[in-house]
Amino acid sequence: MNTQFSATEPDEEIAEAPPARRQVDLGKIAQGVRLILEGIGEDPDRPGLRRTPQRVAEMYAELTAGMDEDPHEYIVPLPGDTHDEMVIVKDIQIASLCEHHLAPFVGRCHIAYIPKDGRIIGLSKLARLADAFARRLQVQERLTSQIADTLYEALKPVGVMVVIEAEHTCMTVRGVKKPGSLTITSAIRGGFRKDQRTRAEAMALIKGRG
Ligand SMILES: Nc1nc2c(ncn2[C@@H]2O[C@H](COP(=O)(O)OP(=O)(O)OP(=O)(O)O)[C@@H](O)[C@H]2O)c(=O)[nH]1
Ligand SMILES: [Zn+2]
Repeated sequence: MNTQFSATEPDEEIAEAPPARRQVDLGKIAQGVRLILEGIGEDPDRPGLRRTPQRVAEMYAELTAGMDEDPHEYIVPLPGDTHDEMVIVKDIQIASLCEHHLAPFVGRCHIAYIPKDGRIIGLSKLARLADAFARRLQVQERLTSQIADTLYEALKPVGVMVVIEAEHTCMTVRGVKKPGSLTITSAIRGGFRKDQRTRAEAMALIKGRG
């Protein structure tokens, strides 16, 4: 992984890191998982658990695969096609990992933008952008801002709005144990900030009342 950061907080470096020249050390993760199994009083060598460290290592590699992507690569305007009014892709399923507990949080991401000078991108790229930032160790607020900032900076649209609704398993199955609680975060950039009516229109479309 790239470690060229100096001005950021150490705990921001992981999620902010540009695409990876990282090497996932599956063996190291597996060793750790074996220790966890021993720590909870299990026998890591019993048949049902024998492959668990390896499986969990592969799972963490998969759940952090966004670290290997450069989300900016997805923000390339479609040649020849133009549109000047609001575009929304809603209900993008996301799965991320809470960086405090390494517990999954899962939910839906909604992305709205208003193109400038007709510049639009492929719809699937919005979902790829969300995934690239979700598949890292995250907090939901940062995930939301990173998606909005990257789209706003790279496409230079009139405005961007990102809303994420997610359930954090660190809150539902452990700790405070509040099943069904939903965390909703938003990040609003550019024209959506100034224009309350457009923001309300986007929100209504996201909620399905458009
Ligand atoms: N703001 C924010 N907090 C989060 C997110 N994911 C997890 N957390 C919170 O991070 C906090 C970590 O708090 P700590 O007190 O250090 O950890 P803890 O003792 O396990 O806390 P409890 O979860 O209350 O048992 C908890 O309040 C979590 O709910 C997130 O995406 N955003
Ligand atoms: Zn957590």
